Amino acid sequence: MIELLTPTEMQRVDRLAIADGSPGIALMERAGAQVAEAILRHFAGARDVLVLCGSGNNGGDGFIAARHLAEAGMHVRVMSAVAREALAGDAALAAQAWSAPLERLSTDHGRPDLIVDALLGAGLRRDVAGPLAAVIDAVNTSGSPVVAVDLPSGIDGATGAIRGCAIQARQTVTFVRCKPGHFLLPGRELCGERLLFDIGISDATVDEIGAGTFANRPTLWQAHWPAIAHDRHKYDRGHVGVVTGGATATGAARLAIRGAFRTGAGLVTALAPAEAAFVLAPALEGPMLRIADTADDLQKLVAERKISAVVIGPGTGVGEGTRKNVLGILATDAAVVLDADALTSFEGEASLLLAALRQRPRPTVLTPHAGEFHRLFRGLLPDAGSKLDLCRHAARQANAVVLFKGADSVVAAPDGRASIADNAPPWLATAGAGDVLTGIIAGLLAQGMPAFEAASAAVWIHGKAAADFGPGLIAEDLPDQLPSILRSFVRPWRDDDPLRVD
Ligand SMILES: NC(=O)C1=CN([C@@H]2O[C@H](COP(=O)(O)OP(=O)(O)OC[C@H]3O[C@@H](n4cnc5c(N)ncnc54)[C@H](OP(=O)(O)O)[C@@H]3O)[C@@H](O)[C@H]2O)[C@@H](O)CC1
Ligand SMILES: Nc1ncnc2c1ncn2[C@@H]1O[C@H](COP(=O)(O)OP(=O)(O)O)[C@@H](O)[C@H]1O
Ligand SMILES: [K+]
Repeated sequence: MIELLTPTEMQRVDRLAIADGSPGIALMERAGAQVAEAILRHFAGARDVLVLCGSGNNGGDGFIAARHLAEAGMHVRVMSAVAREALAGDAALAAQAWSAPLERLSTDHGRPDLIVDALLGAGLRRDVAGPLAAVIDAVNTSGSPVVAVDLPSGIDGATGAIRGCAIQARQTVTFVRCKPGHFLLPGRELCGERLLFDIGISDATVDEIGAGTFANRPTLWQAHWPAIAHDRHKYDRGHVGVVTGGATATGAARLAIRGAFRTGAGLVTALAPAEAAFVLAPALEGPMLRIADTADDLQKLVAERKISAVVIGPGTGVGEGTRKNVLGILATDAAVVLDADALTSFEGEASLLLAALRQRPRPTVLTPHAGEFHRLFRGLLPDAGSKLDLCRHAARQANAVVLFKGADSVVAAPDGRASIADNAPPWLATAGAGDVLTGIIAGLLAQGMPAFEAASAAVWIHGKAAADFGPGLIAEDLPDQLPSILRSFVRPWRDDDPLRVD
């Protein structure tokens, strides 16, 4: 259940299910019944319930839920955006089964124990304005908790954007698969708690759509987790090289080094300018140190030391030196992670970077935060678009996996696949957290994990590490959280131990 379906894809799934013999009204009956079930479970103490129904099928779900709630003994009022005669199709059938009067939609809600928002769902087509916007404002200021059907009204299911104005829900009940708008901000925040229900549409029907957007969950990438065989030596577990800054700027690279080492790379080497050597040497124990003052030095070290993945950018400085080093590293056979200064150094000269990336056959991951993303891709992408759309465009343009960081980190691959994460707690936004992330990605790339899966896995693990640690986290804490998380992905290696006593 990890695919995320846009409203358009969801409509195609609905049509396929209907063509396969599940009538639309049967799907709507199940959807409305699930909404009522969720309310009876989570808001069991509610007595007065107000159901707001729109003019389409989202409203249809609302009529069905209203009937079940009334049958369960709640006092239910229904307000409808249109008169019964103006309803069509399945929504009209659903309204027929609600025999009590329909009130006209208004802002005069009183103070019910619960409001059910069935105004707009997947059919939102334009910005909400006028009387409907007034109703949404009244709901948001009423103080009553809101359960939204499918999506909080006003949230675009494809992008998570607020179209004019939107409902702030306590809980959102959705069906079949979540939508990108449930994961992307601000939509995710307005959903409140998200509940996903089956309404009898099979996985095979969803598979027919060939969705390319996924919730970032271990099931997305676990099958690609690097195996550790008994007979492996450290070189088989990959060698990560991290390019460092000068004497006063080595902290970021050290965070990346620790992230890579903890993720399971067999060797990690700091690739440092000579001036940083005496600062770095006492700060490294397991990781090694090699001096590289030029792009040539870096290229030679990557080849001689059999470095399988390189991180460049954290703390390396913005300018010509970093630009040359990046282009040098991109010409090697190593997998590459470009972050921070490695991206900003190409501001206004993105075509140089893109040209090098397009002819590169090896895995590359770019990890911009919003500022870096817009600086690098300014003028190269459509002016408008969701974080998901922009990230996909960027990955295609760059022929690289792009990780667009933030509270709703998106990873996109040049082939169109994308993942969206929702597990990062707000306290992960702390200086140096992104540096650790680059190390985790490189650690996985070095062990042979494909780039899209490695970047998605790293994002999820990074978010989980921060959530497990809790508030008060600083970037230095993240690497030490990794072992307990990684344990669940590493395949058992002592199953055949004949001396084991359980
Ligand atoms: N299909 C199925 O089998 C199943 C579907 N299910 C349910 O159906 C929902 C999708 O239903 P839907 O496609 O009818 O769209 P919906 O969200 O009700 O909105 C359309 C109406 O809103 C109106 N409208 C649009 N924008 C507006 C605006 N800004 N401001 C004001 N009005 C606006 C638009 O008016 P129009 O543009 O035509 O003027 C039209 O009347 C889905 O979310 C799920 O809950 C479940 O029952 C499971 C089975
Ligand atoms: N509001 C937020 N909630 C959760 N995670 C966030 C939030 N803002 C940023 N992050 C995450 O925090 C990390 C910050 O990385 P970055 O911006 O590169 O910082 P730095 O360069 O200091 O390491 C990224 O992994 C990003 O996804
Ligand atoms: K809704």
